[in-house]
Amino acid sequence: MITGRRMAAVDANAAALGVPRKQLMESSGHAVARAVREVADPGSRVVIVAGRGNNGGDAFVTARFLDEYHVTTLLLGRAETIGTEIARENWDALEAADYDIREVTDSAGFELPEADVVVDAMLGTGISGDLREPAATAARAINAADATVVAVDVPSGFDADDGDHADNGVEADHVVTFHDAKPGLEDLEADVTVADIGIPSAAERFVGPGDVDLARPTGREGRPYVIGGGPYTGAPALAAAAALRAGAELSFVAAPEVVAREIQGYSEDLIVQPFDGEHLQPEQVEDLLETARTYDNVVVLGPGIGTEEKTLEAASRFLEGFSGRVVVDADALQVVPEVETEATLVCTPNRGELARMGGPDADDLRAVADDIEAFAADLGHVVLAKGADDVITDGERTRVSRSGTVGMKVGGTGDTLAGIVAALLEHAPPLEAASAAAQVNGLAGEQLAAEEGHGLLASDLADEIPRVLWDGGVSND
Ligand SMILES: NC(=O)C1=CN([C@@H]2O[C@H](COP(=O)(O)OP(=O)(O)OC[C@H]3O[C@@H](n4cnc5c(N)ncnc54)[C@H](O)[C@@H]3O)[C@@H](O)[C@H]2O)[C@H](O)CC1
Ligand SMILES: [K+]
Repeated sequence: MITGRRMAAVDANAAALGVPRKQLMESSGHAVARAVREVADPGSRVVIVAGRGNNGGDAFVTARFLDEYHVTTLLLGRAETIGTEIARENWDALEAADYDIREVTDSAGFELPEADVVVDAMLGTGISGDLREPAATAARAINAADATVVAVDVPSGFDADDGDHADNGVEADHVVTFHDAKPGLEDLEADVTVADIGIPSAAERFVGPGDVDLARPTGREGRPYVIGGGPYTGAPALAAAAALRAGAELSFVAAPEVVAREIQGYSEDLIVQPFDGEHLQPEQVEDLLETARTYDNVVVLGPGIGTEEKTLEAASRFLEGFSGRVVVDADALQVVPEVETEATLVCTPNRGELARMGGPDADDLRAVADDIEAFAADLGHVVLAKGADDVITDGERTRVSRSGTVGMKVGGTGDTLAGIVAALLEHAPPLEAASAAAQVNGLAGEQLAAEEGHGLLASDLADEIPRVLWDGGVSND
């Protein structure tokens, strides 16, 4: 089962792996042609009703595989308004090859030619809202026609993210959906075929540019609240700085007063709020909870807090009292298995921290990805296990991020990762935020290593993040 939103990421990942969308379109179109063959004999009249996106593009391919049929292809709009290059190329090929193609320029005049089979290729996963004209008129004509309706990917009007079908949507007899089932398709009257279109499973397993596309901030938002510092001062500053570089608007650090000035000294961009004492203690938890609840911050709990008994007790109390979103890192991780919390956690353990939490103890995390998945299922939270390859899992779905470089073993890269997760968690679901953050952190390290080899510093990593997040991670067609 896969949503339309995730499907867009998966085909971007496939393109990055060397399987371009046009190749996928060829496979999609051929799969639809096979479905037409199953419902109608050669010589039958097939009318394709195509939209201006890739859904239509798929059907322009279908036309080429039905030469023994009488195929008419209607485009809802003028050819120059076709929205994607690969759909346009397939339309142009039909024109050059003298296929029977027609542009429908006004919906009022829409006439559906006599057909034994109608191929519904108006809208697929690119839909937004109920059908607009001319698709609405066309859908009415298709539903009224005495023809077998074969829908491309989904019946036009069906939303592959939430399973809703528009009231004025197409009622299909058959649906040929691509790569994987879509939520809600099974509830429709139609019989559904899932067509394999040659997307490598790696496009789902490995984090790629499509995952970064899903979690990339569209604006400047989020005010992560880093609760850290104590024996260490660099970690909270690195996390807070990285959050800003990953799109946060403001970045706060709540730290013991004895190190607050030092942390502020690292960067004028951070807003450091001291609390009494030398370590995080239970008596500070109420105030921290009050602030975190008031501003609904994404919290980063743990960078540099140390392992004092009282500090770990305070970390537990905070999690017990909070129901928002928390990135738990470093020494705070060890309290998670015992704590009851309503908060949404993203845990970011390295190998040792994962083992200490009760997860598998292995150098190659990818080799024990299934065990990490089971551990996350048991823990009830997203786990981003950091290694040469990172394993990101919510206990059901598991992805591997292969980005990164050996130079990133330097201290502090986990702190920047925690900050990136916090910034992306502002507006992306936990698994998506964690997957994209792992990928972006690694790509930033690769970018840095190109200049600094194995000598890169975590403090330089943050500065690489914008280039990776806003252009390097862009899905390449
Ligand atoms: N995911 C894959 O592996 C592949 C998917 N393919 C096909 O691509 C479509 C998705 O194509 P996309 O260009 O993103 O959008 P659509 O063609 O579905 O629709 C966009 C088109 O429709 C217009 N539009 C949007 N909402 C409405 C509305 N409510 N009423 C009327 N018109 C609407 C919008 O303006 C655009 O013009 C996917 O379903 C597959 O069929 C690839 O070809 C192969 C790989
Ligand atoms: K469709």
